[in-house]
Amino acid sequence: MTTPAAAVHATLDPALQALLCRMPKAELHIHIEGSLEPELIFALAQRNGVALPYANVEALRAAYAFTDLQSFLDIYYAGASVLLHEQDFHDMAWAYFQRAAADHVVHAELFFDPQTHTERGVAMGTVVQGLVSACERAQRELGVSSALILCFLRHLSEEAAFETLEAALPYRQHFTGVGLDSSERGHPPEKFARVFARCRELGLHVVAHAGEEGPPAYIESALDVLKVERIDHGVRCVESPALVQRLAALRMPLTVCPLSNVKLCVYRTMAEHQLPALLAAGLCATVNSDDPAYFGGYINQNFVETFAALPQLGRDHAYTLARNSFQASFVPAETKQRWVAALDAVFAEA
Ligand code: HPA
Ligand SMILES: [Zn+2]
Repeated sequence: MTTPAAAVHATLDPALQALLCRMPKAELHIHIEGSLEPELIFALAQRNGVALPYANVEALRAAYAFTDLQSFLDIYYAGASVLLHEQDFHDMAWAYFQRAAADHVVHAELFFDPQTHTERGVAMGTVVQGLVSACERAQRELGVSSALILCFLRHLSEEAAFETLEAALPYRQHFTGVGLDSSERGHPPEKFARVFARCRELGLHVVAHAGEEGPPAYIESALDVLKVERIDHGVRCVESPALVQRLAALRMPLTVCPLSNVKLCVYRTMAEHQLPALLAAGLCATVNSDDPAYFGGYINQNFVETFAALPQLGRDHAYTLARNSFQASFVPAETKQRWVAALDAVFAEA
């Protein structure tokens, strides 16, 4: 295992940094394919005889200079091409869980993108069973609980999403909800109105990426048309004060990913990130890693770099963000209460 914990930050108060790292938290926005580190990509490429268009780990890492979401997605899908067998999916997720446990993540809700794999001829069961066995191992060996959220790729058709749902139904008990990811601009939530309606009928939780690169109107249609229970990213809501008010009144969770936003040029610098404004408006914001292998760090790195760049964020915000992560998770109320009590205990002694 390499670099599981956040690097010590030179300018952040050490006591606050220690608290951010040690506090129990849930991660609600992590694309498991985005946790595939370059070293593992190369190891799996070799194991599976897959040719990569990069000479070595360093050359691959050097390509991680993104200008927008699409420039990232092109490389992210190329990286996922090394995943062929159940063991590959297991190894990828297990590596993530070890890092998450080191960051005091007690619960993670993992996005996975089956179409990225089924389009290459990998069976749905291979993907799901590989991930499920890693989730079970994480509970057993690390005490980390988890759930899977199947994401539809929004640049593909509604028909393809329906086919994916159909292929996934034999594994219905293994995923708790569905999401919507990939290229946002030009692919508004309403494109998937019918497939999300079907998913709701099936009793699945529903979430969607909206307002990362797309306009506030996409957040509104995710709420009104898809009837989502969380908005992934959602940071562009700040452009519409009425929408901010609505999200606050609903206590609609936003799964914010600060390092991702900077790496994909949603913000020029972390100091410009709107997390403080979201919290000040009373929104149920959470901090998450999105695609940690590509964006420069896991969840604690996100907390540390965000708090270091935004000195108006302090101990109370840390507590609120961790509590929000539990409240926004898809687990029974008693479990949330137990986690919040553990969080309270950490803050009481810090
Ligand atoms: O940040 C993201 N946005 C949209 N789609 C994605 N798929 C992986 N990461 C992302
Ligand atoms: Zn995402």
